[in-house]
Amino acid sequence: MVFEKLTVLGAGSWGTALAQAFSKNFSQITLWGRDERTINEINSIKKNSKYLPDITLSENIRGCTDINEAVKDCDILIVAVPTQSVREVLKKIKYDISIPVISASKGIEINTLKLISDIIKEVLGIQDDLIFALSGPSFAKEVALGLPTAVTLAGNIKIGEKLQEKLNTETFRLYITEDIIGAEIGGAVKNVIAIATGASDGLGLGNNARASLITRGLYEMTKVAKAFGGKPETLYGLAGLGDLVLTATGELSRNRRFGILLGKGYSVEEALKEVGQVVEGVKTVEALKKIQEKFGIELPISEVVYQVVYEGLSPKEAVRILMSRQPKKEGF
Ligand SMILES: NC(=O)c1ccc[n+]([C@@H]2O[C@H](COP(=O)([O-])OP(=O)(O)OC[C@H]3O[C@@H](n4cnc5c(N)ncnc54)[C@H](O)[C@@H]3O)[C@@H](O)[C@H]2O)c1
Ligand SMILES: O=P(O)(O)OC[C@H](O)CO
Repeated sequence: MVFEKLTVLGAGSWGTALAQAFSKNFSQITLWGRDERTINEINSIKKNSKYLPDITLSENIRGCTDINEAVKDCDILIVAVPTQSVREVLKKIKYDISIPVISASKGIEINTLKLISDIIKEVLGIQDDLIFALSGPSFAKEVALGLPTAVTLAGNIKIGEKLQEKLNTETFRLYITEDIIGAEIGGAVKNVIAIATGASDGLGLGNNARASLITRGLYEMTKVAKAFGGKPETLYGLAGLGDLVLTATGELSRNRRFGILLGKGYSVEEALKEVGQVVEGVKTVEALKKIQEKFGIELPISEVVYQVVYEGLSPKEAVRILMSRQPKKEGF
């Protein structure tokens, strides 16, 4: 396999940051986006001012609004659009794809409870060993600025090692695992826990509360991964604990910021408007509500986040509910 041309689907914060991060390793990078203004700006002045205003993009990044032109001759395809749009975007592709496809999005499809790797397989019909997930603690802005970042690349090890060799840079380091389910569940569920820690901080509940939510949140992530057939140990790595710590505590997180605003008394609509970018946890928590029922598992933090976001429960009351649950043994 020769990897010369990379295409990234999604010209928001993450797709643009990944294109920039990998730009030294490829002769050509195509960044597909649906918004003509953004793509024109990328092509004319090498800027994406809406999503990454501080970054000047590399010369070899070419914006494109025609998805079929964008994927036509590429050797690696990265998917970085919001999760609930992945199916709709991939369906636009008319060509047969038989190259590695890497999901960089984080979430679970609400209607089907499918992971992005499942959607890629279903829509593009490609073989399992060409499907990968890239997940881990990685704020787009820091990646685009070239600050040191380590992530998980999950999928077939043999092909994964070739991708790892091609994609590693001096500032972006990939670790491989075979557990694509664990990696995808980690990246999806941590967003919901970050909303919870944000709300706790917005309410001013302190450091103890935040640490407890992170730890019990990790337990919930592990439960969901197990239910889907993932390995618990993946959740203790970059795609689990690593990303959870980052998102639940880092000021750049949209999910955490959304939670903080809820804690401060903003409505869901006001908080979403204020953040102004995708807040994946808002959708993922809807999937988690269904997952609790489908698999008969209890996810208390996700449950109260669901009730706050969709049923008007106040964050303060959510805390009371969590603290007054039946006494429990601690355990993973
Ligand atoms: N930003 C980060 O730091 C980061 C890091 C890792 C993973 N991710 C994940 O990457 C995914 C994308 O997030 P983002 O940060 O780029 O979001 P964003 O809000 O910055 O940008 C979203 C982009 O998706 C486009 N989009 C929305 N709906 C679309 C549709 N139906 N068809 C085509 N394009 C559509 C928008 O035009 C925009 O360009 C999410 O799953 C997110 O969790 C983000
Ligand atoms: O800004 P967030 O909350 O979507 O988090 C971005 C990344 O997933 C962090 O790894």
